[in-house]
Amino acid sequence: MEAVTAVQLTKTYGEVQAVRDLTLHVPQGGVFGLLGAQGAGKTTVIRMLCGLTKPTSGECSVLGCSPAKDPAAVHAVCGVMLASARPYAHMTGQQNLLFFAQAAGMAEKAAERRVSELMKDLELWEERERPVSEYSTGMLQKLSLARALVNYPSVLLLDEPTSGLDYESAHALHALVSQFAAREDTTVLLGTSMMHYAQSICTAYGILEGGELVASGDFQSLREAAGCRAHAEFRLSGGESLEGFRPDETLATGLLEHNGWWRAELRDEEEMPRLLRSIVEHGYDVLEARLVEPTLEDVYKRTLEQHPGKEGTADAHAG
Ligand SMILES: Nc1ncnc2c1ncn2[C@@H]1O[C@H](COP(=O)(O)OP(=O)(O)OP(=O)(O)O)[C@@H](O)[C@H]1O
Repeated sequence: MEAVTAVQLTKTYGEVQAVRDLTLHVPQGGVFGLLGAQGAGKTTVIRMLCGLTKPTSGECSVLGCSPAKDPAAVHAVCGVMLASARPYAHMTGQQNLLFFAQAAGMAEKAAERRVSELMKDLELWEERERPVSEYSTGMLQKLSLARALVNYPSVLLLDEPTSGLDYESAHALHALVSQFAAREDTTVLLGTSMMHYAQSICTAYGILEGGELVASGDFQSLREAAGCRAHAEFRLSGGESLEGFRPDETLATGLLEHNGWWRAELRDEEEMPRLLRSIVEHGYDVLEARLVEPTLEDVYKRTLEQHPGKEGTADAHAG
């Protein structure tokens, strides 16, 4: 059974089509990145999956359970972390988690054990008796993740879990998500515009733009579909120029300079040694040479460029 399924899922708010005709199949296991810039429709998809918003048309399910028809069944198997969810500020972190664990139907002792375990793993243990109103943004995000994980969900839906966090904290939180997913055999659907973090933890992706799914698959298949090749980069001794150097057919594009590096797209990365040899044979002194593989952000941008009219909104973050 698939972890998440959507078939022709559509959500309209007045004139705005937040999600259009989305068909998505996420298998169990791994971390699926639902990528998109601001307003692409990620939150709306997640809200429909957890039953907070009803689709205008089409269907979706989580482990075969329909949030529209049987929200209780979805809540039993699914944990959700949404930016809009707020803990009770006057209660401590521990009290909040115990409250949500028991609201999810856990017995008192089991809830206590799970809350202690999560607070320790997420490094919130020292803060357990502080009221949540005193928590920092990072602590609140961890508490929110702990809440989503409290009843051992089989599927975890996360909407921009690191928004508002600095680089180190965001990196640490993504690493925790990845560890929990592997350790507890949880499938994660991560809605994000942070390509750098997504690339470090996701096993497959769906690219959402203007509410439509424009591509999906693992990194390699998205990269191939987008035609993203590796780049060769060279820095020459004494700041020498490679302008006009046209070796042979190894390059897909001309060499361009950026911050002292001469850069061009290779037709095939296996061409790198031949290109390097050719530059040296033409008498240039190569100080440094490197092969740069495309990142998820490169693939994402190229994918949007291939969908006319959509590239103007490709302002996702590198992380
Ligand atoms: N309750 C609502 N009423 C009206 N329009 C809405 C509502 N919720 C979302 N939208 C619109 O639907 C579109 C998709 O929004 P959504 O929040 O799903 O995008 P997102 O990819 O999650 O963006 P962000 O990263 O900014 O959260 C946007 O144009 C947004 O303005």
